[in-house]
Formats: sequence, C-alpha cells, structure tokens
Amino acid sequence: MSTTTAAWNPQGPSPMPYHRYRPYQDRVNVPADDRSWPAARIDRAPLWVPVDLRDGNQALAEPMDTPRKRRFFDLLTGVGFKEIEVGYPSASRTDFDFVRHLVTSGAVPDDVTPVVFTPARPELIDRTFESIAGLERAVVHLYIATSPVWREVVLGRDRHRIRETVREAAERMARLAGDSPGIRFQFSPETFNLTEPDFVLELCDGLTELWDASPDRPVTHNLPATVEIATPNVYADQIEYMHRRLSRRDSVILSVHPHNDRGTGVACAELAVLAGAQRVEGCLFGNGERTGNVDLVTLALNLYSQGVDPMVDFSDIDAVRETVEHCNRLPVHPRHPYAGDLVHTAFSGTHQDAIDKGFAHRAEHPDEPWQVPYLPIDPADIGRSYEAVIRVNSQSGKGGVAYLLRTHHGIDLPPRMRPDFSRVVQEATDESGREATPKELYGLFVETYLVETCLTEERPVDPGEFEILELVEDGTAAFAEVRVDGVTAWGAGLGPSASAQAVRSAAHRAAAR
Ligand SMILES: CC(=O)SCCNC(=O)CCNC(=O)[C@H](O)C(C)(C)COP(=O)(O)OP(=O)(O)OC[C@H]1O[C@@H](n2cnc3c(N)ncnc32)[C@H](O)[C@@H]1OP(=O)(O)O
Ligand SMILES: CC(C)C(=O)C(=O)O
Repeated sequence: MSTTTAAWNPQGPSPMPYHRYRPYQDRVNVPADDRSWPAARIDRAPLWVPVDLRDGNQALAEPMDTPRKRRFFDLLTGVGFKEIEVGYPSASRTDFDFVRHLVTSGAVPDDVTPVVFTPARPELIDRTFESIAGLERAVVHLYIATSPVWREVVLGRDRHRIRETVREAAERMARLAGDSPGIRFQFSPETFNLTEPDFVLELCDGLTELWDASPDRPVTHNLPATVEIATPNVYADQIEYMHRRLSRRDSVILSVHPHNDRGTGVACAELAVLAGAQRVEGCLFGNGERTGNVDLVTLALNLYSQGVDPMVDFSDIDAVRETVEHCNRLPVHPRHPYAGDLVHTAFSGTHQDAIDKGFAHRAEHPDEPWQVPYLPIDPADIGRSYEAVIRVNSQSGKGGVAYLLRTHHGIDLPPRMRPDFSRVVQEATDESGREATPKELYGLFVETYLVETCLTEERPVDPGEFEILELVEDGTAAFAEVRVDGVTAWGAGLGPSASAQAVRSAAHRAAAR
C-alpha cells in the first residue's frame, strides 16, 4: 500500500504512540506455503465444543456455582452439543465439585463427552483425574504456553524445558488413564498463533506418538489464537500449515480456539475451518477472557444462513439467551448477531420499504428460498416474531408506517394515501424525538382521518361542492381522497358505513385547509 497521502484524503498523523507496536510479521514466523483455504467451502458443521463452563467461567467476576453451571450444562446438551468443556477441576473446590456433581448425578447424556482442563503440573493433573473418577467418557485437556514471550517472561523455560514438561505431563496422564478406553486426550499449545510453527508441530507430533493416537482413539490438537495478533487470513495460513503436516492425520482432531481481541474471532474460526480445522471451541454469545471467546451461536447461524445444517438447535434463541444471561450475569448486546434485541429491526425508511416489499413478494412465492431484503435469516426460524421487524421513528418512511398499521391494526392504507400519513407521523416523531408505537400510530390515524363531527359543526360541507378523487374500501375500512375548491385531502372511515364516513371526513379536512 502506498504511504503517500492522496489529495482526496486529508487525514493527518495520529498523536498516538503507534510506533510502540510491531506488525505480526516481526513477532512470529508465518509459513509462506501455497494455500488452498481461499478456494475451499464449508459444507458441514465442525464439532462445536462450548467452553463456557471453563474459559467463559474463568472470565466472570462471579464464577458460576453448581446450580448455575448445571443449568448451563443442561442448556448445552439440550441444544445438541456433544462435547462440552465442563471445568478446570484443579482450580477451585467449586469447579471440582461441579465435575463430581456431573459424575454422581447422572447428568451426562450417553452421547455427550465432558472435557476437563489441566495445566502441566503433576499435582493438578492428579486432582483432575480424581474429579473424573467414575466417568465413562472424558477428554483430559492439557495446556501450556509455547510462544517465545511466554516461555521467557512467564514460564522461564526454554524450548527444551517446555518439551520436557509436556512429555512428563503427558506420560502421567497416560498412566492415570490406564487402559480405560473412554478417556481421550487433548493438547493446547497456548499462544499457538505466536509460536514458531516447527516447535508446535514437534510438540503435537510428539504427543500423537506418546498417546498412541489411532482413528478409534484420536487425540485432539487444539491450536488457539489465545490473543489475536493479525488478520484472520494469517491464522488460516497457520492452521493450514499444521493441517498439511501433522503426523497420523487421521488420528488427530484438528481443533481451533479463537479469541476476539481484534473483533475477528468469528472470521478466524471460519477461515480456520476452510483451512482444515474440524473442531471449534468457543462460548455462547462470545463470553470469555477480555473481548471473549469466539461466539458459537454466530458461527452456527452463519452456517445455517448458507443452507448448511448447523447440527445444533437455536430455534428458540431467546430462551437460550435468557439462560446464558442468567448464568453469566452478563447481558447480550442489543446488536449482537442473530440474538440481540434490535438485530431484526429496521427503523429507517428505505430498509422498511424493502422489507415490506420482500414480505409481500414472499407471500406470493412462499416456496422460494429466503430472500427478504435486510433479513439474513427468517427471524421466525429462531423463534422471533415479526412484531419487531419494523419500528417507526423520525427516520422512517411511508412503507414502515403502512406496514405497522396493516400488521397491528388490519388497516391497509392505499398506496397513494401513504405519503400523506407518513408526513403526519414524521411531524409527530420529529416533535417527540421518540419512537411511535403501533398503538400511537393508530391513535394518530384516528385523530387525523376520522374527523367528521367537529368539522361538520364548524363548517358544514355541501356534498355538491366536492369531488371524490379516489375511494378504496377493503371490508374493514374505507379511504377517500376528495377535492374541495381545488384543495385535496384524505379521510377514512371504519365500520359499517365506512365509505360515507371516509368521504365526509376527507371533505371536511379539505374544506378546513
Ligand atoms: C489461556 C487460558 O485461558 S489458560 C487457563 C487459565 N485459567 C486459569 O488460570 C483459571 C484457573 N487457575 C487457577 O485457579 C490457578 O491459577 C491454579 C490453581 C491453576 C494455579 O494456581 P497457583 O499455583 O496459585 O499459580 P498461579 O495462579 O500464580 O499461576 C502461575 C504459575 O503457573 C505456571 N503455569 C502457567 N501455565 C502453566 C501450565 N500450562 N503448566 C504448568 N504451569 C503453568 C506459571 O509459570 C506460574 O508458575 P510460577 O509460580 O512457578 O512462576
Ligand atoms: C489454552 C487454551 C485452550 C486457551 O484457553 C487459550 O489459549 O485461550
């Protein structure tokens, strides 16, 4: 990219000390392989693994207690997740007790595998195995940071010492698991995205060998973007590098664990799946350390919107959201993809017009694939009503106003009358600075167009004086446009003598102008 400033771009240098930071190219070696991921396509869902009860939980000011964790766990199994990280049992008594609760209460369905998380420390590995005693199936997940800064600054161990620590931990895990066929292993080189690729490959391949992974008892290598450092294409290159080189590839489940520091967690996960990842760890609605873990709801519904089976059920997204908000004690943002309160709502006029026309088109062609403008998916598919799709304020136009009157009050304004009522609404909302609810719109409609009595008394109109320009009757209501002395106005009527009322009303409005 050119660094010279073009005449059309008047931006000046920022006073912020950006020179303190380095581009990712100076921080990690990213393999310059040929890449195939840009041309790939996602045609099936990866294995989703929610880590809300561990990574999400460790980021909460008030970690979940057993009842909250249990409620979350039941939600996750109910939605259809089959592998669930349930805690960091060596971290606290609460975490340990919850895993024991799962073991002893029979809460784990037969087709669900819990995952437990442990650092590479012998006493904590022992405690982790203690927590799962009695579970038929579990994945024991070992982690240690592998990148240069963490090695030097945090762990004080060089590559050789890290290799040794990992080997000793893995041997201990293998010993503790014994010949139990239901216990599988997972390894996460924390800060993978900042680690030299050859070192990660060496560690992962060493464990595949040591744990004797096979297609029947595969090992999971989980490659986290612990802290995002680059655009998502870079993560995809890193994942594809591993995908192509990991040994015993058919005995390895290649997993990713993106965080969202740059706001690109979802993009990282999607590009990583294009690059060969088969499993994705994340949290519902993106809870997690700092800016959060990648949001599994968004990922699953992104697939859904492509016509791909997401293999989880979010058909009642508000119930899912309510449980997650209760357990995390954190709200979901109103603009959150798919689940936020406002994400299926249009306030602006041209959007409302397009949605209105889209629904009308759909009513005539119900079997066509979904293509209502501005609505990526049908809100009804995730349990949302159409009620909130269009809301009116001063940014709205005639289409939205007409839509609300029609859908909430059964009043279908004739197209030529819509601009007239829209002006009335615009004045009212400009004046109030607020949204106009469907009830308020109806009130404005009645007040504006059903005006016969007072005007009749003030200035009676002789029927011979006016000309009816348009009269529309639709069974419930009638609408009339009338000219009096060269002045036109609309009126409306409801009920049995709606037409007569509409004409009288319009005539009196015109006469009063
Ligand atoms: C990216 C992630 O999300 S990783 C998961 C992080 N999650 C958590 O930390 C939540 C739960 N953790 C805890 O409850 C505690 O940290 C415990 C129980 C695990 C350990 O507690 P403590 O013994 O008090 O240690 P502390 O919390 O200070 O952790 C730092 C120590 O762990 C070491 N450490 C960090 N990661 C690892 C690892 N994967 N394997 C082995 N040791 C590690 C550090 O080098 C440091 O050791 P040092 O004291 O010798 O310098
Ligand atoms: C250790 C892994 C799984 C992790 O939580 C991270 O890197 O964020």
